[in-house]
Amino acid sequence: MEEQNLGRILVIDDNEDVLFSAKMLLRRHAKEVVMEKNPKKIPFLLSNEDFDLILLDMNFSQDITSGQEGFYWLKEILKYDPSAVVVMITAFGDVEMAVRALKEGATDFVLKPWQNEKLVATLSAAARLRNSYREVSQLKEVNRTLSTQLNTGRNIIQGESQAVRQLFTIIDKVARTDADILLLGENGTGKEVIARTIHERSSRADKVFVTVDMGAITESLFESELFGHKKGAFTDAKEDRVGRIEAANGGTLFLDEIGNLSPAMQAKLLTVLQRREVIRVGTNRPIPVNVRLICATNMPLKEMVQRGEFRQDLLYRINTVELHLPPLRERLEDIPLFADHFLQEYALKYKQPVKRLGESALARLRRYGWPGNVRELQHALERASIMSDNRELQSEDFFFLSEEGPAAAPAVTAQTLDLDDLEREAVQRALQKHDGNISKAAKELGLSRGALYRRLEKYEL
Ligand SMILES: Nc1ncnc2c1ncn2[C@@H]1O[C@H](COP(=O)(O)OP(=O)(O)OP(=O)(O)O)[C@@H](O)[C@H]1O
Repeated sequence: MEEQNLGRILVIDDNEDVLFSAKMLLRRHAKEVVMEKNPKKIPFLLSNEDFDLILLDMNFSQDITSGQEGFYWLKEILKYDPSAVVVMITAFGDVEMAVRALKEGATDFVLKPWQNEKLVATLSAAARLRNSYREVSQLKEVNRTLSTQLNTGRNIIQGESQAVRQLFTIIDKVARTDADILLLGENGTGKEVIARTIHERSSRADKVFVTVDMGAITESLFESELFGHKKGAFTDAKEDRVGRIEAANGGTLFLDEIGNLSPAMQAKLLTVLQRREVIRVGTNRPIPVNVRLICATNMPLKEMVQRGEFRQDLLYRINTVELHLPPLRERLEDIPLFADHFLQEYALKYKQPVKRLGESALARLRRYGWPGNVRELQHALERASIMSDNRELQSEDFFFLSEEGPAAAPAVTAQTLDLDDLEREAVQRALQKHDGNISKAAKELGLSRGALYRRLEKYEL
């Protein structure tokens, strides 16, 4: 340990000679050394100053051998600061007493008379421990702050429709339990928003919420992403890495697009969920994890089980509580609420006065089928906010690729009202319009890139 690295040290001993020699030795290694003969001053000293290390005598003169007074003050110090690093000084080499002090929370002990080098080495080790305590508590603090920042600021619209009122009654009931939840619903119905809301309403709210998009994880990276790895476990493993499941420890783990897992990935995930422990790639030490699991998918998992595409045991493991998010077309009465919310958001974003929906616009939005659900509504409102110069948005401020209402493009509406056909048509037209650019087409459709890819696969486009 370099000079001065021991920080601020408090030495408590009723023997002046001991205090003196401690001071002579330690001042070369510490920022400051505070000496105190009278242990009764400990509460006062601790409440006024912050010490990195405390060197505490075990045997004060009234009570030479039993160490009782030393134990008493050790407890008082730890009551005051449970992470205090206390090194006991004992004159009698009484190992039993020293061991008891360690059990009661002392970090180490030294025998009197001490060897200077040994005392400095003991204190250096104790100081390192103190630093790692501090780091851990700082990291916890940062983690708490980041989690609350990440978890707030996303206002959720509950809605007043019958379809969601029931949903939120159940959410309120289950959020506080640790029950695993499966969210089912089409793209853009708000599964991630609901997962975050459940986390925020749970006892884990001040802990982390970790999302993993299973649709975006390749087979080869699955284990390393989810379970972590040890440096050197494979060519690209340049350093130790904590997996997402371990990172979610204490908090909520949100596994999105769970229906996209291959059979091999399903088997690995099931093992982890059953054992509630992960083994980092390249190690064989299981690490226990305590997570609340929320999974989501837009795929029909039960049918997939019947077709042998999804493991039944995995489905049972994740669906303790199953919540169905209604598509927007089944909660059209919530459109004005969503519209107010998003229009306010876009007024802020684009620094404009808040726009509102005129009657013709509202009627049109209510007639539309919303294959992209709330996400599509959000994008439609954003587009209209940007394009229109009027405070009141009208029907013609909205343009839908797959509209089945009167304002629809004739190619689509004249022929079909089947949602799959409409969707296929919309996807084709968006791709044409953007010359096959997936990102732009996805944005236009109000879909994520992953969701658009899945549709391209579904419709074999
Ligand atoms: N109840 C809601 N309140 C406010 N915003 C919402 C609500 N539901 C959805 N949204 C908005 O709609 C968009 C899509 O929501 P989200 O990503 O949660 O849907 P999802 O069902 O997880 O979609 P996907 O299946 O495509 O991943 C987000 O931008 C979100 O902010």
